[in-house]
Amino acid sequence: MSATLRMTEIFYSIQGESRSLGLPTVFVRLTGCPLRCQYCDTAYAFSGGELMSLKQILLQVASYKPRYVCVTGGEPLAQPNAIPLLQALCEAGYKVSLETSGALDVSTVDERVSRVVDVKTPDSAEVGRNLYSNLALLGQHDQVKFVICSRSDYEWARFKLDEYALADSVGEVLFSPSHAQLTPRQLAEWIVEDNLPVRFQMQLHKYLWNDEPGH
Ligand SMILES: C[S@@+](CC[C@H](N)C(=O)[O-])C[C@H]1O[C@@H](n2cnc3c(N)ncnc32)[C@H](O)[C@@H]1O
Ligand SMILES: Nc1nc2[nH]cc(C(=O)O)c2c(=O)[nH]1
Ligand code: SF4
Ligand SMILES: [Mg+2]
Repeated sequence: MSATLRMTEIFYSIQGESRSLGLPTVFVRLTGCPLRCQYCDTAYAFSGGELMSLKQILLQVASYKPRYVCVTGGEPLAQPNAIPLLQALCEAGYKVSLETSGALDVSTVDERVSRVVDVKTPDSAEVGRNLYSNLALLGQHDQVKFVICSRSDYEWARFKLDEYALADSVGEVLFSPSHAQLTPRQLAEWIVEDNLPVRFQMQLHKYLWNDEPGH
């Protein structure tokens, strides 16, 4: 239990994204990210933070008595000790999800974790970082997300959906508008028009708490 991680925050809130949307969830936000998506709403997690031991993190998570825990960042997999952290959270009996950019290998993540892999679109400015080999590793317990900034991003995501047969190979394909860049309504209309086999989602916490940190 001597592993340490650089942590930005741990807080209890309502899951605002993914398949477990709406469920009370503890968020464990790791510091640092090698990407710079132009829309990133969590730039405050790029640096700073404080070192915490795995034991301290587990104690703080347990204090909320949660059923769900979401490990996010920054880019959580940029810290090697994210792997033992995810395993320990599963051992403790929580339902665990991981928000990851998909730029780092997800193969060593505990199989009980629902991996939410964000495929970076051209207008994120980080499309070159996608590790497409991750997609073949995902199954029905996992999720793929596209954060869409524009019509051309939408068309690109629609193509990737087809190219990797994602609707069949993963549990959930999420299409989400980039907040304040594409209206939720516009994206919803495109999805219906094309009868896409995806789940539309918008970041619920932005509507509940605006962009206040700690939610
Ligand atoms: C802050 S990231 C942390 C995890 C990981 N670095 C990643 O990008 O998946 C969590 C999720 O928030 C999404 N996100 C960040 N800024 C956003 C925005 N302005 N609008 C919509 N989604 C956003 C990211 O695309 C990602 O799916
Ligand atoms: N409420 C809430 N739900 C979230 N789901 C994923 C988040 C993230 O930052 O990865 C997030 C977040 O920051 N807040
Ligand atoms: S990978 Fe995630 S944390 Fe990093 S810049 Fe992109 S959205 Fe932000
Ligand atoms: Mg967030």
